[in-house]
Amino acid sequence: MQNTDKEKKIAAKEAVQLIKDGMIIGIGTGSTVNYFIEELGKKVASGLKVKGVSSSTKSSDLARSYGIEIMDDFEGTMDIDVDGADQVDGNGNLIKGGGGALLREKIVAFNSRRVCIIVDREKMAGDRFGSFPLPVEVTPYFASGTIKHIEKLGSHCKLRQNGNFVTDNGNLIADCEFGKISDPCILEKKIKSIPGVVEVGLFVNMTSEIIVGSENSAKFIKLK
Ligand SMILES: O=C(CO)[C@H](O)[C@H](O)COP(=O)(O)O
Repeated sequence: MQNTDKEKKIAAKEAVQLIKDGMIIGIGTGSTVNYFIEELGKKVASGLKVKGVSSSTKSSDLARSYGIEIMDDFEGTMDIDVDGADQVDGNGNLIKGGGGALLREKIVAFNSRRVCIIVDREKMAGDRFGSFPLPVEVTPYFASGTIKHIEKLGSHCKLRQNGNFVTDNGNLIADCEFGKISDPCILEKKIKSIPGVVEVGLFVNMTSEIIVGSENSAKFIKLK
């Protein structure tokens, strides 16, 4: 197992300790969350009663394969959302969408009382925040035109897999290189104001806590 995988697994195991009987859990997407689902599945097999709302068909399928009940819709607020991230800045803001699930991930996070982000150390980007190309979900209709407007904000964008990557919502992902992002709040608003943009992979002020896995332990960073 590679070091980063080991760190992801350690962070995921710590997050499972936060899950209590009767909770409704938001479940993110990605390789770190897959470890979380696996660990949660073990607890469910030994009697823990929880329900989940998942951010992708991949996570739903995996969760169900471990016997975790997944709801497609839910009127209330989830107790906790557990998700990964592509990069984290010094204030806990995130770049997400490397797996293409950013729209549902943002809906799940927005509807959760607590957002717990599980990452390996490499994701803690600090001043490098933005070196991971920012994923933006765009409608297939007029995608090239939409991208031109995102580029006017100072980026270079490429449609993921030349436009062959289709999200669970039937949209496309533009991966946009902005370089260093120092004001994610303003950038998120500017990109979101472009018609054709469905959602932006910047998660600003949404994180409650970050669990960073390292060699043999996990570090908790509490934000709210
Ligand atoms: O935003 C995401 C998916 O849309 C993931 O959380 C992000 O890409 C991190 O993935 P991984 O845990 O595989 O490193």
